[in-house]
Amino acid sequence: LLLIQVRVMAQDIKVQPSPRQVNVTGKSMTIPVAFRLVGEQEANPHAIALLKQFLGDRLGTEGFPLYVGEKGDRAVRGAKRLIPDHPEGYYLSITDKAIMLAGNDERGTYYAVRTFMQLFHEGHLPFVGIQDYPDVRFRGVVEGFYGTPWSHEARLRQLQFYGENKLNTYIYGPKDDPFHSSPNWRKPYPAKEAARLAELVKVANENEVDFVWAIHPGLDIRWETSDRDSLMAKFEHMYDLGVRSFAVFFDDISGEGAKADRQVELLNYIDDHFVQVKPDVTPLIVCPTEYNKGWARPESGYLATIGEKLNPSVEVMWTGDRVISEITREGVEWIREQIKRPSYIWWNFPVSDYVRDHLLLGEVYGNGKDIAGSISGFVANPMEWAEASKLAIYCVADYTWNMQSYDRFRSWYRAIRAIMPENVEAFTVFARHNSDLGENVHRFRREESVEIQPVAERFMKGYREGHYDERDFLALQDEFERVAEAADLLLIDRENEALIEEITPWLHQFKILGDAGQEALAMIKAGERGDRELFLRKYNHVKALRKRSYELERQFNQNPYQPGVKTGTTVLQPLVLDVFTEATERFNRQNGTDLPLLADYSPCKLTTNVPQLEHLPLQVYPSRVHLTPLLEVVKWPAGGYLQLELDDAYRIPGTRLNFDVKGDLSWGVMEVSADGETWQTVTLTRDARGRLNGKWEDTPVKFVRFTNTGEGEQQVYLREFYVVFSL
Ligand SMILES: CCCCCN1[C@H](CO)[C@@H](O)[C@@H](O)[C@@H]1CC(=O)NC
Repeated sequence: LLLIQVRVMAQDIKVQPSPRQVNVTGKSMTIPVAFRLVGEQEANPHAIALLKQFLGDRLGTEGFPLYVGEKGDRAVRGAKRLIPDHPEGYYLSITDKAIMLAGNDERGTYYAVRTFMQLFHEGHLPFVGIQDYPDVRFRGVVEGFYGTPWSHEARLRQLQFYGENKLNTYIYGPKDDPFHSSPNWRKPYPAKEAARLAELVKVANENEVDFVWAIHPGLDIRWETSDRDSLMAKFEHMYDLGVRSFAVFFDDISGEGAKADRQVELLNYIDDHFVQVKPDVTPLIVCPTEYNKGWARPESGYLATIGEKLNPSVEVMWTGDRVISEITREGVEWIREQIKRPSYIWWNFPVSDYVRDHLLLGEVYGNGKDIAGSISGFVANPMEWAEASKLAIYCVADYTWNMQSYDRFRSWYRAIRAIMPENVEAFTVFARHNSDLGENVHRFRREESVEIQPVAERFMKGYREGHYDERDFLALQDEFERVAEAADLLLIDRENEALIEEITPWLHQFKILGDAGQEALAMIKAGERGDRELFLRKYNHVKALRKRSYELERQFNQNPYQPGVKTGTTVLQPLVLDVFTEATERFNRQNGTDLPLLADYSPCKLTTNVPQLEHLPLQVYPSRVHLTPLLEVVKWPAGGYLQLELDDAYRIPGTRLNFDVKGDLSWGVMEVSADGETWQTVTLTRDARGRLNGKWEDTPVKFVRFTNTGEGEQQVYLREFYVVFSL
């Protein structure tokens, strides 16, 4: 006799993503010691396998009845009317008589099992009826970023994660895989890579995920049958590896490959002769060349051609109003008109291949909750950091399954708990201050440090005016302590070592930020007490921390685009510098000292008397220091100079400037010096692209300057000015 204890319990049905319709009774039962499985022969084998794995030897031929199957299967005959008539929908019921997991289709049954697994709560199962189905047909991730492709192990973990969170699509399209893109898209994968892809397909199937293999032929495709045959042969090769879902990406290309009618002809051919003739291949997906509204040219007729001539069964991807943008109802309705079908969203978040020194761990927000009717798919393009991307991916799973119930903060918080259950608080602090992108070419920004931002702003204003609120001071001190604590707790965390390995450089930077913040605040107190010795200790400590921070930037995450490691760049980092500068200026005034203010350690200092260049940010790379190019015309007065002072004398190989002026620069002179006293003129030679390169014999250089030695003002474009200070 199975002892079933019925209890009334608080209804904390924690199911992710949030189910559409949940009828709770308030009652529950202790978990039966044995379950009698009914329907094994007909039900989705992956659903059965998952149940067996989860229930282990409690699942057998005796015990509490557990009915599993798809609509029409004998085992779930009684639920026929209750199963939602939607792809991947399911009906789940738990009563004191039986449990039923009934899918509208095979995947629905699998999702019913996933939900069932989440209902086990502290040894009890709630009596509940759930009818559920997803808002968006295709939901998941497109590995489509520039940079180091994800590892095989990372991909396997991703597929497992998608199964757990009801995501059904993974599109394989790493830009830097030479067999996905040029030059080897025509060639089959070598045996080792082929075997790995076959394994990914197998694990994807087990997790009810469509493994979509994408090809990116546009950089060098020729519109001839030979290349068409090469592409078909490659798709056959991938089909033999088990791939049943295919995509063709025509993004980020120009020239021949970008022609709409040629693309459409090829895509329709693939659809007619491959996708439609194979018994088990999902709809073809294309990423168009004009893939966002900002790039769409009505006069090109590109989208019109897609809309009118591309087979209706082909899915068309879209990133929104811009390359990186929030997806709005208005935006998806506009594109739907153009392509004559719902768009398949390629959402460029949390991709960070244009801000590689930043981690994007913030909430998923800004997309409409009313767009489901106009889209067929929604896949997120992630960071090269696979584990760190899970935060956003989890929230996308929540959002695309049930948009109306999506809550950006609750979802984000549950994502943190799902990913770092043993260090929720520390990871929340870390993620809270690593979410904005900083200035970037796409002008896409995200909120960061939202809670502490008003405190920081109010405190700095008060401090500058000479009266700050002690409670604000203490709140900031507490936040910086939490930052330092979080960094140390996460650095020794072992629950997700792959994640910690990815974010370790940022954790070191975060620790420095936490320490520097506390010490900068301590400078204020020491200054107020007139304790010179203590002030100088704190001052020197902050400067040391800033130098360590800079060295860390030159050591980790070195890439040719945005090398280095940025953290807390929107609120906390600027606050540390502001406090340091203000406290030091006060100390200098009170004590007649001239302690340098420059806490933001940098290997290079810019001095100039050209007004437009005074606050020009320097871009420091491992071996070069760049001036940020200016878009507007620079008025360079007679006698105007621009000087870069390096932190040490280097045997620098050279310098380059490009003022975009056609004639020679007879009005100006480039000079270098090791000590700022004796200067040596540099001859500038113009290269093929009109840039002026300075070379000199091998002497150590600490200063480089350019001066307008002519009579009058010159007008130039500052396209490029950099100093190479080590090879
Ligand atoms: C010149 C703009 C390139 C835009 C590239 N976007 C992403 C953001 O950086 C990058 O990951 C790349 O894969 C992707 C292309 C894209 O958005 N395709 C629909």
